[in-house]
Amino acid sequence: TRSTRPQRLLTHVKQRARRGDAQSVITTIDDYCRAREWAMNVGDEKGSILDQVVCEVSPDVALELGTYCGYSSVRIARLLPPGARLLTVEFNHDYATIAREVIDWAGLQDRVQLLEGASGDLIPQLRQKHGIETLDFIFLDHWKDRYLPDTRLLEDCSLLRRGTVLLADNVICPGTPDYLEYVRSSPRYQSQYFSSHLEYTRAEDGLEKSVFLG
Ligand SMILES: CNc1ncnc2c1ncn2[C@@H]1O[C@H](/C=C/CNC(=O)c2cc(-c3ccc(F)cc3)cc(O)c2O)[C@H](F)[C@H]1O
Ligand SMILES: [Mg+2]
Repeated sequence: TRSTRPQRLLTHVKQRARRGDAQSVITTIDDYCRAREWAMNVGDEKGSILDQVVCEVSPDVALELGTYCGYSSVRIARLLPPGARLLTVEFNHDYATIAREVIDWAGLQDRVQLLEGASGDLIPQLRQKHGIETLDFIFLDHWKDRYLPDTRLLEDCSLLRRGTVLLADNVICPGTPDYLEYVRSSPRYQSQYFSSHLEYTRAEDGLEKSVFLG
């Protein structure tokens, strides 16, 4: 049977990126997705905004919802301080398998813990099963209609603390209207929009950064 797009992306990474070199994995994926096959990675333009926010927050504990092929896991993990860790959640087994290999190829397996399962099931387990007290940084990039319910779940599980930063991809395209309305109108968040473009295209998209005020 024909290979899948993520499988072809992983093959390309193994053929073209230097093992242990996270930047070469990032560049290889971006070049492939721009030139050969589009894929829903956060990409280079929005990725550099993600980089800026991660550097600014310098999280000890980061959570990513929606690993897909691991592109943003690599972007985030390469910037983490020693001893810090990224937990990334993915419920599609085939994507999780590809992502583990991409993360390993980038040499970041010691900083990234890929949790295979649904965010709605895993978020309530973070404290007692994964020893998480509170989260410093969350990157939302999974199904767009799940950003709001999962944010509410993170609140209800007391996983947010004053200053926790949530960064949401695709708030314009495909769009996350209910989430945007919530974080922009709630007194418990201070939100800021970063205008950019949909990965590898000229279409408008952007990231919403929301700081939990406690
Ligand atoms: C619901 N709970 C989940 N738990 C664990 N893993 C999950 C969960 N939900 C999804 N996943 C996992 O997270 C990923 C889902 C990513 C979804 N992303 C997008 O749809 C998305 C779409 C576009 C896009 C824009 C324009 C256009 F013309 C076509 C596409 C651009 C983007 O940057 C995106 O991120 C993965 F696939 C799924 O298994
Ligand atoms: Mg996205």
